[in-house]
Amino acid sequence: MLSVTCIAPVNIAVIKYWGKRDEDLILPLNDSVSATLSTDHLCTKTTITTSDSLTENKIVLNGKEESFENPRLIRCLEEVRKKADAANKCRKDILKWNIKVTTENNFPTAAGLASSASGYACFVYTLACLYGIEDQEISSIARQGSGSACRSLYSGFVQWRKGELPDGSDSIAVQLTPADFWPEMRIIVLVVNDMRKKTSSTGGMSTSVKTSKLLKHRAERCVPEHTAQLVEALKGKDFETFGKITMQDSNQFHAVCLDTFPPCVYMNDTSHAIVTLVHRFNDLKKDIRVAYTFDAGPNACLYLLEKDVPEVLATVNKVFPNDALGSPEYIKGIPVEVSQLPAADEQFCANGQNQLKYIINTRVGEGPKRLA
Ligand SMILES: Nc1ncnc2c1ncn2[C@@H]1O[C@H](COP(=O)(O)OP(=O)(O)OP(=O)(O)O)[C@@H](O)[C@H]1O
Ligand SMILES: C[C@@](O)(CCOP(=O)(O)OP(=O)(O)O)CC(=O)O
Repeated sequence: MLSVTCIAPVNIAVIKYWGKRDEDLILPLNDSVSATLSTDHLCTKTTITTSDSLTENKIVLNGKEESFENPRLIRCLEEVRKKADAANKCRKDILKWNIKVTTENNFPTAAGLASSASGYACFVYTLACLYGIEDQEISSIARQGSGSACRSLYSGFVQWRKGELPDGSDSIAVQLTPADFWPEMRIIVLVVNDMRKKTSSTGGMSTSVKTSKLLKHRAERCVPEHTAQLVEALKGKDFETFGKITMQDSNQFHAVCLDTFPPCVYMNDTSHAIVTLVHRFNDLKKDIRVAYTFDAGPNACLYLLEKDVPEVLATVNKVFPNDALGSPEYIKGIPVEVSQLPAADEQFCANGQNQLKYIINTRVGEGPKRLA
């Protein structure tokens, strides 16, 4: 019997992936860029056991057995085995044994917090460790579990290059900067709703490709421009440009969602109140100090620098007062002393009680890791 346990991170895109040119191989219409978030606060943990006595493949997700008859899981398993077979790093008979997967996310699953990204990255990385090929290029395999999963295989800021080849072998993730390149960078996740979302990313983007003319223009013209500007801003640690492109790209992605027929509405009134808060805060500072981005759900991810965290959190707490403020369960992640936060500017006023479920205060982090 062999058993391996690994953890893998979540990633949050600043240039969004939305739309496939090949649904089967999960090949995107455009490049995307994300930050890998610290596994200290958000991660998937997966154990894979293999033995010749297992009579079938099994997967237990968050304590509940799920069907292994999932084409994405099966494809990832087959592709890792194919690569391991070619690399000759593992006994051939072991590659034929069934596997048992036990996996847990320490954050809500299928709620628009990128669980499919950390989940499939962890699945593929753990399998690669089991078969001795973790040092090889495996992002093109994780991509076939969930597109965004390919970016979770690297630390720091990561680009998923869309590639050109029909077989998808050049549609891979590459690291843009290591995790400690911009150590002051922080990510604050404002969780508005952690329930399972109604329209999955897979379904939503498929309808967008079929019906949105804006998506075509975005993929061909806007994303290449956004990506080039964002990569330059990252290299030069130019937060103002980084923040502006991040917000514009998120807004354009949600504009494509509304241009989809029938429309995909992911942001809600609280999300829009967060957008207003961020623009007011930046106006007050006469500078871009904080940027929002929204995935396929109402939750906001704020990118900002460490020096601005106290004032931004104070403003968030003023606009979104919460009965749980002060409890460690409300602001998770990097500890914050709520009583030490400065007073928010007087122009901000309360938007409504308990509109946020909780907040995660985190940073850019490392890629997947094998646990001892
Ligand atoms: N730990 C895991 N191991 C294997 N598969 C997982 C794991 N976690 C999530 N998944 C798969 O990902 C699916 C959820 O993906 P979905 O894209 O709907 O939500 P999300 O990733 O949380 O949101 P988004 O992609 O919009 O950020 C789950 O139903 C499951 O099939
Ligand atoms: C809005 C997004 O989070 C969409 C993520 O979509 P998925 O990677 O979950 O979709 P599939 O490839 O169909 O599994 C943007 C992003 O992460 O780039």
